[in-house]
Formats: sequence, structure tokens, C-alpha cells
Amino acid sequence: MAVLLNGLRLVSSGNLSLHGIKSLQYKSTRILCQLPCKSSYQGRPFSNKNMTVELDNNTGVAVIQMKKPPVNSLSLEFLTEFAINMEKLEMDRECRGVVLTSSNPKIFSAGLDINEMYGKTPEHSGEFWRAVQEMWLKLYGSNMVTIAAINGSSPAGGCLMALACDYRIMADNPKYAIGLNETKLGIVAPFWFKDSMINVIGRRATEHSLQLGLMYSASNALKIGLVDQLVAQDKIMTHALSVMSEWLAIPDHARQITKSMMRKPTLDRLLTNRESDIQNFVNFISKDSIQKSLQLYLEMLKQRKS
Ligand SMILES: CCCCC/C=C\C/C=C\CCC/C=C/C(=O)SCCNC(=O)CCNC(=O)[C@H](O)C(C)(C)COP(=O)(O)OP(=O)(O)OC[C@H]1O[C@@H](n2cnc3c(N)ncnc32)[C@H](O)[C@@H]1OP(=O)(O)O
Repeated sequence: MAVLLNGLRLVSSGNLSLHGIKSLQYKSTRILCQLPCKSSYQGRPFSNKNMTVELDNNTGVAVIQMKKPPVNSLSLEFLTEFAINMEKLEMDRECRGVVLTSSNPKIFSAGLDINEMYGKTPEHSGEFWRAVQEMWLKLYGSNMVTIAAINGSSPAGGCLMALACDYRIMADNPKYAIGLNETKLGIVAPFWFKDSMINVIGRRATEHSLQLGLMYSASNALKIGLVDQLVAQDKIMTHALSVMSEWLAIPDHARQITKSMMRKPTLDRLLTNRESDIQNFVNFISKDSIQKSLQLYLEMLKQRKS
């Protein structure tokens, strides 16, 4: 009951994966309906290269809009910027929820930047993989409500980002596809990609999906539960914000403890195997056969255009 009294709410501080469920503290918040209606939106944009981040102080909701041309591929620079922004929002007492979306009207994210995995030194590959892990740990372990507004195609690492959120809304367009297609590139989705998918669609559907590297149309993604809802493209942000307000109506502490309870084993599995996972990635990606597969895939992507 103390939750919304006297402008106080109970929240867990920091990141689920870092602080677990015990570190609870009170922090002040503003209650939406009691705010003077000076303006309906008071955004506070952070300046960024690969994404814009706008926090609405009235609602406590931040929108991260990915804007790395041409297809929001997840480069080392992108991933680093993303993790810093998530950290900033996590620490910001005003922020309770994040909507993740794209400024590209057709592509949510093309997944990991293949150029970061092709022809690179083991040192670079290790640094890159640590940044991929960090992105996932920050998103999957966030205390905030996270909603993916998937307004375009979202293969592999793009799908992983969506899977790491609490709720997925996809634009209802038969041209858009989402899935973990790694095997199609001759590579393997690591255990925490697999775990993220199992936790959303179940074991059998994940095995089928991963072995065949399946990409699902929006309507098929809805059928298997890979996304929660389909919405017309032009309504996706309004809808995401409306769903967010439903989630934010739940007292933070209860929702956060529940989220932690559900996600902690999955997070811990990577946290305890982080270094070996990096080593596995570096060994795997450095193999001549894997480099050849990536080279052919990059060439295929370029040829598709001509
Ligand atoms: C014991 C065993 C242990 C095993 C496990 C250990 C380790 C695990 C090892 C590896 C794990 C790696 C996990 C990988 C995850 C990934 O995310 S891999 C990336 C997968 N992504 C894709 O397959 C997407 C490919 N792209 C597309 O399908 C399309 O580009 C599109 C996103 C649908 C957009 O289509 P369209 O709008 O038509 O744009 P274009 O195809 O013309 O592309 C524009 C330019 O963008 C370049 N590009 C596209 N995707 C990427 C990308 N992912 N990375 C880098 N660049 C990309 C494309 O080449 C075009 O470039 P140019 O303009 O021609 O220069």
C-alpha cells in the first residue's frame, strides 16, 4: 500500500543481474495524474550517434530509437552505446520503462554486424563478444519494463534484443520477418540466445526454429508466441506506450521481484560462464570454415542488391 502514497514507490535498485532481489529502496516519483498539465510531454533527449534516447519525465518512459544506417546492425560501437544508455536509464530515478524501436521504417535491426565477425583479430572478436553479452545482460536483466516495438524485420541479434524485452509488439506487415537464423549463416546461436528463445516460445518450437534457422513472418511469429501482438505500423508506438502504462500500473517492487525470480537462473548461467563463452566464440569464429561461410554470406547480401 505504501507504493503510491506520498509520492513514494518501492523499487529495486540497479540491474536485476547485478543486485538480485534484496536491494530494495524507496525512491521518489511523480504520480502522473497529480502532475500540473503544463505540457503533455517533457522529453529529455540524450545525444547519441547510433540511437536517440528520449525520457518523458511525466510518464517515466524512455524511448530508445535505433538509427544506425542502413539496417541498425549491431557493431561494437553500437553495442557499447546501447549498454551505456541502458545503464543511464537504469540509474535514473525518473525512468521506469523503456520502449525499444527503430527509425528505419522497414528494419528493426539486422542483428550483429557481420563485419565485426569477419577478418578480425581474436582480441577484437573477444571485445566484440563481450559487448554483445553486455547488451543482453543489460536488457534481459533490466529492472525497468522493456517493450520492443518491432517496426520492421529483425533477424538473429535483432530478434535476441526483442526476446530480451518483457513484451513484443510487431508491425502487422507480411514483408517483415523475425527469428534466430544463425544456422543459415553457418554459425550457431549460443546457449543464452537459445535460452532466451526457450523462455518465450518453449523448447520444442525453439529446437525446430534454431536447427532450421527459421525466420517467421509477423503473423507466424504471433502464432508461435515469438511476438505478443501485431499492430498496424502507424499505431505501433501509440500502442506500445499504452501497453507500457498497463505494466507500469503494477507496483514496481512486486513486478521487479517477479521478473528477477523468472530471469535470474538464465542470467546467472551466462554470468558464471562469461569468459568461457567469449573463448568459445573467438575459437568458433576464427575457424577457416566459419570465416568462409561469413564471407559467402556477406557476398550474397551485396549481390542481392544488384
Ligand atoms: C561449441 C560450439 C559453440 C558454438 C557457439 C559459439 C559461438 C557462437 C558463434 C557465433 C554466434 C553469432 C551469433 C550471430 C548473430 C547475428 O546476429 S548474425 C547477423 C544475422 N543477420 C542477418 O542474417 C541479416 C542479414 N541482412 C538481411 O537479411 C537484410 O539486409 C535485411 C536486414 C532484411 C535488410 O534488407 P534490405 O533492406 O533489402 O537491405 P540490404 O540487404 O540491401 O542491406 C543493406 C546493407 O546492409 C548490409 N547488411 C545487412 N545486414 C547486415 C549485418 N547483419 N551486418 C552487416 N551488414 C549488413 C548489406 O550488406 C548492405 O550493405 P551494402 O549497402 O551492400 O554495403
